[in-house]
Amino acid sequence: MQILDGKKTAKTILNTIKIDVAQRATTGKKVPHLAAILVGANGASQTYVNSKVRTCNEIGFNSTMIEYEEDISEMKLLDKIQELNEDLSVDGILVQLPLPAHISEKKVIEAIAVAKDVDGFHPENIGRMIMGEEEAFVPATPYGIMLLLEHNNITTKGKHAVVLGRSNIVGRPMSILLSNNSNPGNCTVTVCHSKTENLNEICSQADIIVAAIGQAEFLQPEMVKDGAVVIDVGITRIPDDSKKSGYRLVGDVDFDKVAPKCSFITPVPGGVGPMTIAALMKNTYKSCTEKD
Ligand SMILES: Nc1nc(=O)c2c([nH]1)NC[C@@H]1CN(c3ccc(C(=O)N[C@@H](CCC(=O)O)C(=O)O)cc3)C=[N+]21
Repeated sequence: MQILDGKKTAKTILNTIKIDVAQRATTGKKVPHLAAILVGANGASQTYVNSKVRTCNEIGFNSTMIEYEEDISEMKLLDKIQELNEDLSVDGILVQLPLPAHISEKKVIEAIAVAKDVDGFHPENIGRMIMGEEEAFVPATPYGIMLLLEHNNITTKGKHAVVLGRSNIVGRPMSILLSNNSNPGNCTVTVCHSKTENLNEICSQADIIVAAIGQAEFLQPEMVKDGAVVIDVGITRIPDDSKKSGYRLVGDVDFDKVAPKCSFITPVPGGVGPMTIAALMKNTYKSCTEKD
């Protein structure tokens, strides 16, 4: 069994970007600039957005962090997005989800300029991704998983991949990327969800399992074939007094029980999370360099 070290792979990718950005800076070219908007005080969202901004600083990107109170009006948020759309210095705009219930996520996502939608959530980017167009921004989490498979030389061609979850930001795009005629890709993909019958049986047939359902320790060893590759997208905070933070992080996979059966498995933390950030940085870099 081998651990797929997302932290290490992300570092390799980020380092390559960092070198390219330094090179751009010395030749007087524009460096990438990411604007991140955070609404409200959700602890996990704050951690993630801070981590994205910190990564920008580490690799030489410019970043702008915009924070709003929970009760900001939808109109004010949309006005800000419009301003960032028109700001030529900004390459990427990210609005951290989830948003408070009084704000329409659909309206917000569709307000972001397609060319700055580095999260890849805009319908036009999703359409382009499905059509396999290179200019599309691919959503950061599934893109990060593809990069993790690629950098660790995991064979996917002809394999049966089972994706657990059909969300617009992870499960659905993941299923499309894995089925693409590409490397990694060329999988036969099954998408499972809350209404799936015989889930254990389907999972047991998978060569690759991507668990993205948001239920702590959902995937159990009896659902996993010997030698399977298991990718854990879940990240749940479980209260834990023995930790300084007051919580521990648990994935959608019962790691200790499942890991012995796997050929490769991602840990939580240190697996998909850091790859998500690396993929976001790649998208932001791409948005910037496309304008050269
Ligand atoms: N517009 C938008 N874009 C996103 O990309 C987006 C989002 N909204 N909403 C929420 C999810 C979640 N997400 C994560 C990013 C990094 C880690 C990450 O770095 N995790 C660390 C641990 C961090 C911790 O200590 O909590 C790890 O797994 O090692 C996790 C989760 C991005 N998301």
